[in-house]
Amino acid sequence: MSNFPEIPLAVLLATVLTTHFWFRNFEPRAYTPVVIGVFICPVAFAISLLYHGFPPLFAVPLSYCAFHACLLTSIVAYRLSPFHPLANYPGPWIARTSKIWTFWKSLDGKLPQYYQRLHAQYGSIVRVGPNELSVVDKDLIPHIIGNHGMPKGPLWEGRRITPSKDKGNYSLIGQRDSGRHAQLRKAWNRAFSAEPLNDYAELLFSRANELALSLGNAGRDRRNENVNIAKWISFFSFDFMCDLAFGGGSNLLQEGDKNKYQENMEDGLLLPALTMQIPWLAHILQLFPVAGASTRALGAFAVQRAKIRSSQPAVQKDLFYHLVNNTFDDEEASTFPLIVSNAVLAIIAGSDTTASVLSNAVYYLLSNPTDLKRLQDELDETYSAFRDGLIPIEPDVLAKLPWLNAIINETMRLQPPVPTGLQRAPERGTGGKMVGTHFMREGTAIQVPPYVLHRDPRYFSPDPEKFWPERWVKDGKDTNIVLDTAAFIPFSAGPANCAGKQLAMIELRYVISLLFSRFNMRFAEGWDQRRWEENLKDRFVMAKGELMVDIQLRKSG
Ligand code: HEM
Repeated sequence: MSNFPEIPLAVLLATVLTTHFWFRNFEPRAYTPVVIGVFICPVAFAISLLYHGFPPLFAVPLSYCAFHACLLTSIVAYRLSPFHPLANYPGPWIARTSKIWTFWKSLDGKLPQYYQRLHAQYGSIVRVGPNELSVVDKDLIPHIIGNHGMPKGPLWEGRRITPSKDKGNYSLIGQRDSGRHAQLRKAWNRAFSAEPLNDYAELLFSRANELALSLGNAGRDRRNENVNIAKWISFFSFDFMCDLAFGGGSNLLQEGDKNKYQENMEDGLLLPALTMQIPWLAHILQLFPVAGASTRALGAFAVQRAKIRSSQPAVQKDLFYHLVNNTFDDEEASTFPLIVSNAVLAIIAGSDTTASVLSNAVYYLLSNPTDLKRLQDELDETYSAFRDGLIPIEPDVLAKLPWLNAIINETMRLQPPVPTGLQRAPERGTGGKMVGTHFMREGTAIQVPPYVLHRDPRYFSPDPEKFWPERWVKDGKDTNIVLDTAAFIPFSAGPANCAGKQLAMIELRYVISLLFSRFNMRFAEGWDQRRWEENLKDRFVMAKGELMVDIQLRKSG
C-alpha cells in the first residue's frame, strides 16, 4: 500500500461531488436524499477499497469517515467561495457555512438583537445563512413581502414538528404555494369583514370585562397583593381566541390553567422556533412521537372542541360559523380538518400576539407615568360617564383617539410580536425573482426582521430605541421627526399579511382603554422591572416572563 490506489480515490471524489451537486445550495429537506447521502454513497468507496484488497474492518469505517469529511469540506468551501450566488453579500463568515449558526444564536431567544447588531455592522442586506439574506430596506419590502412579493419561505416547513395528516394543505399561515394560499385566504378575508367583526366584538366585550373583574378581585385580595398581569392577559387572550374559534371551551380566567392548555401552547413555542432555522431537522423530529408533545396536546384539545362545536348549532356567530358559511371554495375539502386547522391557527396566531402587545403596553406605560397620565386623561374625557364602570365597546370611537393609538403603535414598533419571522422565497419552479435590482435565485430565502427595521434611525428618529409615543402625534407637524410608516410592519404586508389585523386592533384598543380607565397600576414594590425586557424571548412570537404590578380600582372623579 505504498501508493493509495487511484481508482478508490476517484470513486470517493466522484461520489462526494455528485452528492454535493445534488445538495448544492439547499439544506436537504426530505428523507430520501439524506438516507442516500449519508448511508448509500459511501458504499461505492468502500466497495472499491475492498476490491483493491483492503480488509473490511479498515475499508468500511474509512469510507464512511472519508466520505463525510470530504463532503462537509466541499460544502463549506463552496458556501464560503466566490462562486456561491450570495458571495457578494456581507455577513459573518460562520453564518455562511450553515444555518446551524442561527439555530445556535436563537437558543437564548435574543435573535432580534443579534440581527440588529449584524445590520449595524454590515448594512441593509446581510447574509445570515448559506442561502438566506436579512433585509432592512423599506424600498425592498414590497418586492419581498408586499404586493409584488414572494410566497412563504422554507422556515414554514421547519415549523411543522408534528406530522400532519392533511400535509399542511389546510394551513393558511404555512402555505408556501401562492395559488393555494390565495384560495384559503379568501375565506379568512370574508370571515374578518365588517359584519363578522361586529359579531366578534360582542365576544370580546364579555371576555374583556371578565378580565377586568378578575383583575379587580386579584387586586382586592390582600393576601395576593401583587398581580402577575402578563399571566392574566394571556389567560384572557387564550379564552377570547377559543370563544372566537369554537364559541367557547376555555375558562382560564375563572378556573386557571388546570388543563395546561395555555402552558402547552407556550411550551410548544420553543422547538419550532429552533427547527425553523433548519427545516430538515423538523422532518427528522416528525419520526419521533415524543417531539412536539405540547403541540400535540393543543391539537388534541382543538379536535375535541371542534367535534363539540360541529355537533351544536351556533349560539353566537364565531369564526367557525363564518368559515363554514364562507367555505374555502374547495370542493375537495372536507370541512372538519379544515376547521380544526384554521381554529388552531386562530388560537396560536391570535392569542400570544395580542397578549404580547397588551403586556408590553402595560410595561411601557408603567415605566412612563407621564404618558400613562395623558392616556387616562384622554379616556376620562371620552368616557366621563363610565369613569369607574365598564366602558362600552365602540371601535370607531377608540380608533380616533390619538394618544391611545400612539401608545399602541409605539409599543408594536419597539416590540413587534413577530420580531424576525417574516420570511419569503421565490416561487418553486420559477428559477428565481428580481427583488429590486437583486436577482434571487430559487433556493434563496429572504427575511425582513420587523424588530430591526422598526429601530432603524433612517425610518424612526430621534431616539429610535426609546418609547416615545409623541412621534406618532407630532408626525407631519415637526420636521425634525422622521416617521416612515412604509417601514412599520408589525402585521407584515402584502397578500399574506395578518388576517386578523382589524380584530387585533379593536381588541388592543378596547382592552387597553378598559384597563387604564378602570385601574391605577404601578410596578410591584421591590420587583425589578428590568426583568421584563430580559425575559422577552423571540420564539417566532414573543415568549414572556412575569409582569408584577400593584393594581387598584380608580376612585370616582
Ligand atoms: C397584535 C396582534 C397581532 C399581530 C401583531 C399579528 C401579526 C402577524 C404577522 C406578523 C403575521 C405573519 C404574516 C407573514 O408571514 O408575513 C400574521 C399572520 C396571521 N395572523 Fe396575525 N397578528 C396579530 C393578531 C392576530 C389575530 C387576533 C388573528 C386572528 C384571530 C390573527 C390571525 C393571523 C393569521 C390567520 C395569519 C396568517 C395570514 C396568512 O398567512 O395569510 N392574527 N399575524
